[in-house]
Amino acid sequence: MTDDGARVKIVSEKTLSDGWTRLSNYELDYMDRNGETHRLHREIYHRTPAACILLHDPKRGMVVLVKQFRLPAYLSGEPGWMIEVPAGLLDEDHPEDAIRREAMEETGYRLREVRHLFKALTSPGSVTELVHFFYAPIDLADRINGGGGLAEEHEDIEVVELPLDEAVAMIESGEICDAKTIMLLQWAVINRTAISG
Ligand SMILES: Nc1nc2c(ncn2[C@@H]2O[C@H](COP(=O)(O)OP(=O)(O)O[C@H]3O[C@H](CO)[C@@H](O)[C@H](O)[C@@H]3O)[C@@H](O)[C@H]2O)c(=O)[nH]1
Ligand SMILES: [Mg+2]
Repeated sequence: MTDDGARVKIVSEKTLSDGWTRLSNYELDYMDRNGETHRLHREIYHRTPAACILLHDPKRGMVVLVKQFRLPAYLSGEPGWMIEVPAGLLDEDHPEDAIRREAMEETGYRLREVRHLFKALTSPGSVTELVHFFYAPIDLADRINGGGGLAEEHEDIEVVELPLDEAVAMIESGEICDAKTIMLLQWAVINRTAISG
């Protein structure tokens, strides 16, 4: 088996920006598949891990999504207000604890059973962000407040409840274009029989 560690030697790291996200310029010596070593330069954004969740009411066939302004989407020429699954940064917490907290803050739902599905690197060429994906069956009665996000963070989050099929159709129409949301909605379609009430 190849020792991947032996093929990569970090030579230097220079911080280019250290604001909300640290941006570094790395120099590394990388040995290619032919055994030749090359000096590479890579700019890397050091994002912290995150979690996201599909809240699904099996009895009503509904999913609970959130709508909020995303500046990067707006700058890329897409509509700035994006419809997404609830999500948030782990803030040093265990992924399941973090997603229970975020789901409550953003949607007002208190979660009972929570299932870890998989994890994914969202942009592995330039960003270290690792996102944990979860599923939780919910019931209307589990909603104990209006959600909406944290006032002190100026989060302005609208809760959007939709039939699963309508949400899936919104991927095709382009109204839902957030990658983690598309992945969880497609997971629900693939696993429809197992999760339906
Ligand atoms: N982007 C950004 N956000 C900032 C900044 N400063 C403060 N924030 C605030 O940091 C908070 C992050 O909220 P969370 O709910 O914890 O995270 P999230 O933004 O929903 O993150 C999720 O979605 C992202 C976009 O898809 C994902 O990148 C991320 O991994 C996660 O899944 C938001 O209130 C945001 O306004 C800044 O300089 N830049
Ligand atoms: Mg969030």
